[in-house]
Amino acid sequence: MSVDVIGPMGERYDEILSERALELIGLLHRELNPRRLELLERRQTRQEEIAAGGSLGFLEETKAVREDPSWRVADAAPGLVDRRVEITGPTDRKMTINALNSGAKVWLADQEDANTPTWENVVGGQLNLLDAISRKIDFSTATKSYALKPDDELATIVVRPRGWHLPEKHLLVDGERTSGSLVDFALYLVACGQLQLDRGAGPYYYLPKMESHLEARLWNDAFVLAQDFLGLPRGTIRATVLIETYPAAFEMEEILYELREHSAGLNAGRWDFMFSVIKTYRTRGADFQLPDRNSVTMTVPFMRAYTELLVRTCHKRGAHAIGGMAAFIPSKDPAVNEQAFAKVEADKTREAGDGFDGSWVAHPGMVETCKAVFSSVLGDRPNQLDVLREDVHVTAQQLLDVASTPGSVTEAGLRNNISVAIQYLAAWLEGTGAVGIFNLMEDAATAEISRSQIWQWRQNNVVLDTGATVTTDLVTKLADEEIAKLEDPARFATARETFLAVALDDEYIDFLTLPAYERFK
Ligand SMILES: CC(=O)SCCNC(=O)CCNC(=O)[C@H](O)C(C)(C)COP(=O)(O)OP(=O)(O)OC[C@H]1O[C@@H](n2cnc3c(N)ncnc32)[C@H](O)[C@@H]1OP(=O)(O)O
Ligand SMILES: O=CC(=O)O
Ligand SMILES: [Mg+2]
Repeated sequence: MSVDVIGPMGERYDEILSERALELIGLLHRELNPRRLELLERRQTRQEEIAAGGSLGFLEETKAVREDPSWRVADAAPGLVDRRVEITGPTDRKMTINALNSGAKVWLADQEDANTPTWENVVGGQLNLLDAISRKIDFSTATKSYALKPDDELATIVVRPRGWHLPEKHLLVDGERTSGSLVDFALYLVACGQLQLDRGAGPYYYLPKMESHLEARLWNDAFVLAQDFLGLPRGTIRATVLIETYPAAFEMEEILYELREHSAGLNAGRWDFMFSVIKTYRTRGADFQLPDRNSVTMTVPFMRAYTELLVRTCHKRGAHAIGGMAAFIPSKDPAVNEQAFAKVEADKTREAGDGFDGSWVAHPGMVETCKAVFSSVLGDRPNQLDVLREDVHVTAQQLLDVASTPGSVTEAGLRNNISVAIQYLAAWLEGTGAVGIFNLMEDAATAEISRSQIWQWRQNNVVLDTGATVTTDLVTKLADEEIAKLEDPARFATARETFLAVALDDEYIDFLTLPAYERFK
């Protein structure tokens, strides 16, 4: 019986991979990993039911939770009361400093969509967090030096561990691969939990890609076990759950309930949500087929139903509702730049008007835009939990209404999906989990949409605006043409191979990051 680090021990790794952290990982793995694996199996069973003609819907067995008016989530913890603008991004050293200094209220320190979970990123990212919280972080290039601003100007840190599906192969418990989620969670809690409490904040998390309230219960059990192990009072840990899978959209209230003493609200993770819609109903024909990715906006009926329900559900239970990511980033081209800011402003204006308490930006340059929009709606309130949205009544049918999404499937859209997926995979395999491509922020969630659309369009024999049918041959030919347009085409050989497998294999691969991860030692 042992806990073994089989990844290399870099400089100062012992500060993160401490005896206590490894002990906690051992405990969490032994107590919870069998259930994690069962819950992942359950995802498959539900998928098979849907493929056979079944449907998602609100659960009969949890009706009592939804109808019980008596429960609310915990009051917001220090640093999480006012969340009008949150910046997201990876935990490399420079971006850690830039994000904390950005003027945002919260920084989502990302070990999920914006991160490649190489061993160096997993442990190195934790070291950067530790140094930032200890106020011992600096960084310099030939031309610029980076240091943290005064404490009262820094964003509150909220760490997003990996999703339940991702393994960590450099850390074994009793010879078994561990869960990336539990590893990221435990390493941060042990290294930084008490330091955060001493600074008047706490160990806060964003929980990604869950598919059911039972998966939320598993997180809650991890929190309780870890708090007891470290002697922390229950409710010390706080977690905001991303509602970013199709099944979870039908279990929002139950997810809040499971985590209620640890809950810090819900976030509308629009990109993974769109990915999950495609993935969940991928074999169900035209009724569940989306048009070109860039034409699926937040105002199409099923997206609108999802965000309206999220605000209503949160505010009914006293929980923050946080908006999602508009993927536009600043550009050096003035016309593109102007458009990007206008689009972000419009997106945040809709969210603030709908009752969200704050929202996400991908880039420090967008912080002020989001902040200004929310501030104009919030006035002197720190949030708008008082906006109950009792006017919202979303039905399962509305959430499932993908068919009325306007738009078509075009060759330009197919080429865009191919190029984005290949360029993103190349960056990911090189250790960078978020990149700007064609003026948009791209990360694991947006790349999943691109490759899953191609998979679905080929399965459905979709005919493009040009009259051509989406086939393996066409996608392969266009992939080669798109790679030829890029600087240094040879750089994309491994990404091309990985892309063709995840986009075209008859068997749909659940996450593109799973085969990609296996390419690392
Ligand atoms: C679907 C979802 O889950 S969304 C959430 C997950 N995705 C993300 O978090 C993506 C976050 N964003 C990013 O990673 C970046 O903005 C990118 C990769 C898209 C673009 O980054 P860059 O190409 O470096 O942009 P750009 O050159 O304009 O950056 C200007 C400066 O801002 C910094 N910066 C840009 N984005 C961020 C960020 N999110 N956090 C901190 N610093 C940032 C850059 O490091 C750079 O710093 P410097 O001037 O000191 O060198
Ligand atoms: O994590 C956020 C998303 O949109 O996906
Ligand atoms: Mg996501």
